[in-house]
Order: sequence, then C-alpha cells, then structure tokens
Amino acid sequence: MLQNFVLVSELKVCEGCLDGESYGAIELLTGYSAPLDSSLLFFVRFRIDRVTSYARSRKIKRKREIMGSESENLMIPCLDFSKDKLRIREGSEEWKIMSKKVREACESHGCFFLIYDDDVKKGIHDDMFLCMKELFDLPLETKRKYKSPKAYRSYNGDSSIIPLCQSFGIDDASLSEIAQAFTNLMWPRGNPIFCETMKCMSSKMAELSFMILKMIQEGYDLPKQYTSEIEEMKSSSNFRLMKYKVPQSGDEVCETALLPHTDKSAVTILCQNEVQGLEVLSKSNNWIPLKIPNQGFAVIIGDVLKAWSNGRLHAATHRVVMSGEKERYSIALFAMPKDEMKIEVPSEFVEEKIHPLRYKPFNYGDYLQFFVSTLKENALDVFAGI
Ligand SMILES: O=C(O)CCC(=O)C(=O)O
Ligand SMILES: [Fe+2]
Repeated sequence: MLQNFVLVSELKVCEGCLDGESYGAIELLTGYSAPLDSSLLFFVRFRIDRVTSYARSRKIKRKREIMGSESENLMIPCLDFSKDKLRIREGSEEWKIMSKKVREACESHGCFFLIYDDDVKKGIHDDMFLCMKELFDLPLETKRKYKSPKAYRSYNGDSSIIPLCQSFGIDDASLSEIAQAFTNLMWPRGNPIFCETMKCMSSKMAELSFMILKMIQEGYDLPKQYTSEIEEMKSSSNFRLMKYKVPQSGDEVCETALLPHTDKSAVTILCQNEVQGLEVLSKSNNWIPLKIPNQGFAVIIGDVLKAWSNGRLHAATHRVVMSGEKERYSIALFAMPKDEMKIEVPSEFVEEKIHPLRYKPFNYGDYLQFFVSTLKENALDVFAGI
C-alpha cells in the first residue's frame, strides 16, 4: 500500500542522488506517484536501496551488452587507403582489391573505419577541433545568427529532444565564398585560421567521399556509363559541426545524445575528438560502439546508396550516446545529390529471383521533403519501397 505514496519528483529532490535510470526504476516499482509524506522517509530510503541496486544491475547489463557487441565491433573493417604511405591509385590492382573490401563492408555492416594519411591532412584534424571549440565557445546570440531555410542547417542548441547536442550545418563549405561568409557571420572582425581550416578539412572529406563512391562503382564492376551518376551523388555536401555536452546525471550513465536514424545522404564521413560515443545497430540488432581510430574516420552508408543499390548496400542505423566527463566534438560530411537528381536502380542490381526490384525511381528533393515532414523511421521504404 505504502508504495502508492511516493512522489517521484520530490524523491529526486530529497535524495539528490537519483539519475535518469533510478527515476524510471522508482516509477516501475511504485506503479504511480503521489505526495511524499515525511513519515514515509524510512520507506523511501528502503526503496532507494532497491532502486540503486536496480540501477547498478542495469549498468552491469549495459556493460555486458557492450562487451557482447565488442566482438561485432572487431568485425567492422578498418580500411587503410594510404597503405605504406602510398596513396592507392585509381585503376591499380590495390585499388581494385580495396574496392571489393569497401563493397563488402558496406553490404555487411553499412559502415567501416577509414585511415587516410597524406601530407595535407597531417595536423588538420587537430586544428579543426581547436577551431570548433572556438566556434562553440562563442556567445549564444552570435551562434544563433546562423540560420538557413533548409532543414538541419541552422545553429541548433535548444532542442529539448536532444539537449546534449549543438550543431551547425554548412552546405558546400569548401567553396571560398561560403566559408568566408560563415566565418564573417561568426567573427565579424575575421578569423582566417578558422576559414582556411574549415575549407581544407571539408574538401579533404569531400574528396574521400568521392573516392568511396568510385570504389563502390568499381566494387560492383559497373560500366563506365554510371560514372556520371556516381558524380551526381556527391554534387552537394553538408559539413556538420557538432558538440555534445557531458550528461549531468553522473559519469556512469549513458545518455542518448543523438537519436537513432539513418542518414539521408549517399555516404557520410565522420571524425571526432578523442571522445567516443557513436554506435551503429548491427543487422543482428545489437548496438555496437564504434571506436573510431585516432585521426581516422567512420564511413556510413546513407539512404540514397541503399535505394540506388536496390538495398544491397546497408544504410546503417546509428546514434550517439554520451557518458564520462569529457565533451565530444564531431564532424560529419554528408555527400549527397542535388534535389533534382532522380534516384533509379541500375538494371545491373536487379535480378528476378534473389534481388527483385525494391525501390521505384524517385526524386531526391521529394524524398527529403517527405522525410522532413513525416520524420518516419523507415521513410525510404514508405516513400519509395515497392
Ligand atoms: O556525431 C556523430 O558522431 C554522429 C552524427 C550523426 O550521425 C549525424 O549528424 O547524422
Ligand atoms: Fe547520422
């Protein structure tokens, strides 16, 4: 009977030690909430003991889940495009071998790790993260000046759904006039280091995304006639800068800082500071923490390539969880088509028995609009599925 008299919110204030998980646990144990009476404090303490052990067991369970998925993490390939410091040359034997590996990784996991070292890239990673800190440290009213009519571009730091995340999305950031306009808006007195670093980092990442797209074409031995389609798939890009706050509720708690989703791009390239947090959902339905190599990238297949390849390439669902005491900074480059591109499955991907046609042709801009207005989890299948 007593359990009906626990007010969850007062409990939280009273004890000041309950995190999100424990709070949920109390609701679970009590069924519903009612005003807390001081005579019930003994009972409440007893409950808290139970709740704490419940929360502890949840944490252990999560640790086990992570350990269980660790073996799957090891299965996600790490591909070195700069092997022996020699850049893989298009058309070479190494290029062909690597292309098959890219195809395989994108079919099995929808993602892979990428290492790529060259003289231009050296140091730029660190410079970019220093620049990002400077950007996110600007006053809120300055950051809010960055507005765009396009979805997921404007400065976003006030979302009640993902309160730990702040972001900016800049289209075609490698173009001088765009990088300059963004820099001038944030720093009216100028910040040439930021401007140059952003241009350089975004063009490096765009170059890598094109390389991956070409490898996918090669990996399937598709004829040259598809080269122009592959080029169209990266004719736009969005350079997204993100900062994730440390969760307030205690360092052992993992909070979802970015909700599960698939990207609406053709392909996404991502890197981060030293703080991990990205997870992908494996085909066997386990969340796998992606340990992105230092100075390396994670590559994730988006909805466009999934549709175009008739579902052979897997658009991996992913999310960000935050724990620990350090802020996370991440950078994503979304390579995508222009709105007017028609996405149509090449006949080479269709095979009556094993691979019947799964997607009807659609206009990329229409798909984006559909997604933004419905936010459906399985938007691609609802919009273009057969
Ligand atoms: O911050 C990350 O690591 C992931 C970001 C992401 O998935 C996105 O912006 O679509
Ligand atoms: Fe994403």
